[in-house]
Amino acid sequence: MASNVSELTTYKAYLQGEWKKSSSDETIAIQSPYLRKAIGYVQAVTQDEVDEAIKAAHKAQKSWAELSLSERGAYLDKWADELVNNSEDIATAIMQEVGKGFKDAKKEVVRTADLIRYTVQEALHMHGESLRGEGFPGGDQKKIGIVERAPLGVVLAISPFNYPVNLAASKVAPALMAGNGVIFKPATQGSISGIKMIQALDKTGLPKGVLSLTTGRGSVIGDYLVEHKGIDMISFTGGSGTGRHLSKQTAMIPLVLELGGKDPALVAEDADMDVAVKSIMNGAFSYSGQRCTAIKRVLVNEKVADELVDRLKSEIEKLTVGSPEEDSTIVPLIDDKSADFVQSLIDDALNKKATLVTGNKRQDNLIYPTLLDHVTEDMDVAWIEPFGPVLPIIRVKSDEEAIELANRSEFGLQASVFSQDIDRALDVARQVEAGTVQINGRTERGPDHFPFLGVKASGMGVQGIHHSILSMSRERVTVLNLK
Ligand SMILES: NC(=O)C1=CN([C@@H]2O[C@H](COP(=O)(O)OP(=O)(O)OC[C@H]3O[C@@H](n4cnc5c(N)ncnc54)[C@H](OP(=O)(O)O)[C@@H]3O)[C@@H](O)[C@H]2O)C=CC1
Ligand SMILES: O=C(O)[C@H](O)COP(=O)(O)O
Repeated sequence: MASNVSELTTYKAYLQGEWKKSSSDETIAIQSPYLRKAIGYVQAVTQDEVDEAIKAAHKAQKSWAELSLSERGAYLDKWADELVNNSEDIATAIMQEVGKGFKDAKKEVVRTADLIRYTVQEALHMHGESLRGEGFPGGDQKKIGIVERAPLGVVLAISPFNYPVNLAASKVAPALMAGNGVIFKPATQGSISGIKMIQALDKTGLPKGVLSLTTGRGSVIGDYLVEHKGIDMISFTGGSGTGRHLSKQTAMIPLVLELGGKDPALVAEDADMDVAVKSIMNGAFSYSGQRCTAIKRVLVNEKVADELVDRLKSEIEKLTVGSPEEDSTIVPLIDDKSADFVQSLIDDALNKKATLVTGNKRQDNLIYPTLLDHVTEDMDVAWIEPFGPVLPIIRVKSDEEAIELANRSEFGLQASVFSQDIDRALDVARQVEAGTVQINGRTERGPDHFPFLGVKASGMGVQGIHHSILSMSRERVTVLNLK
């Protein structure tokens, strides 16, 4: 914690529609992963301020929910416009704060505006239903059920560092369209981008109190927020450890968790190698592998393993490594601790006799892309999510062995299956335990209107625009009993 800092911007928290300094008089320094210095400070919001924000959100939510969908949508459409108008500035914040390449950071902002606009349209086009009592034995025509959707109250949105704008808006937008108040807790490393995103929302004239942004360490205000009686639903994206902790802290409120992954690429001997190589490269190494949906292990049939490894090696050695300001694919990891962790997985595998094909070079938190072959089940890198640019190759003899290894993981976010025989690919895909299986393509969340979910330790509940609106609202059933 730091205080009385003058040179860098100290960002205020957005509480009850006002930009305020916290009464804690404490700020948190945000370190840039590649500039390796502080780039700004955010408020360490207190528990009393959290109480006030939640109280105000409940009050404001009532009149917010009384606005028509189109009226709510008009605020969100303006928000999307503001994001696009300020995309250079917001993308610069994302780049500096989480070390994402500038072009990708800008794409994140534009994707977010598209997501918000689609969320408005989706909400406008969602319909309730009516049911006739006579449809059930003993029922009659005079009983008519009207099923509408009602907001839940106040939604707590907690986002991770790696998509500080997009993964935050993918919670905030559906929550608002469903008529809820929102408390938004950004990842600490990601707070400045989150603040800039909310500055854009504030410019739309959003009614005061509907949304508050509470910056502060998850370890300090996280549990307090999660256990707060005023929170009616939590949408969380982050690590599986944090998600598991949250699920123990909450009681009797809906919870959507999007967590970590160890997405496998299953490569059959009849795969189109051009497609497999391109998809694996893109899936494993973009943003240095800091994507929940990154390909994090390759299960390749031994008949084509040498060819795949040679081709991956040559592509990896062409990857640009360096600064996000130059749009390098491989950029410094979010912090030194994360780089130490990735290094420990590489070291463990090499100590246990994995073959180093390329990589294993490091400068501070910049880990060069690393390909490990002949990875075996006793190595941590076969099972643990690195969130960094290291790719283990596990050679298998059959589809059955690949499926067995894929499913033995505690995770089940996504998987990719590569085969030119569509019947075979579909058969394998259906046996893999994952929220989504991509056939002949890289693992990825988008397009954002597709359902997005993880099974096992990768999550609970479903995101994706339509499902997020559903998860942030409930059925309201009114029954007409006619004379
Ligand atoms: N399935 C998916 O959709 C995605 C999953 N992820 C996963 O997220 C991880 C990386 O993101 P990362 O930000 O490091 O994840 P973390 O789990 O460390 O943090 C996620 C969020 O939770 C907050 N938090 C931490 N402790 C608590 C607590 N006790 N109560 C409430 N909130 C808390 C963090 O705040 P603070 O920063 O202040 O600690 C942050 O806002 C990876 O495992 C990745 O796979 C990432 C993106 C998408
Ligand atoms: O945070 C993540 O990693 C995302 O949810 C994955 O999004 P992407 O597949 O669009 O990168």
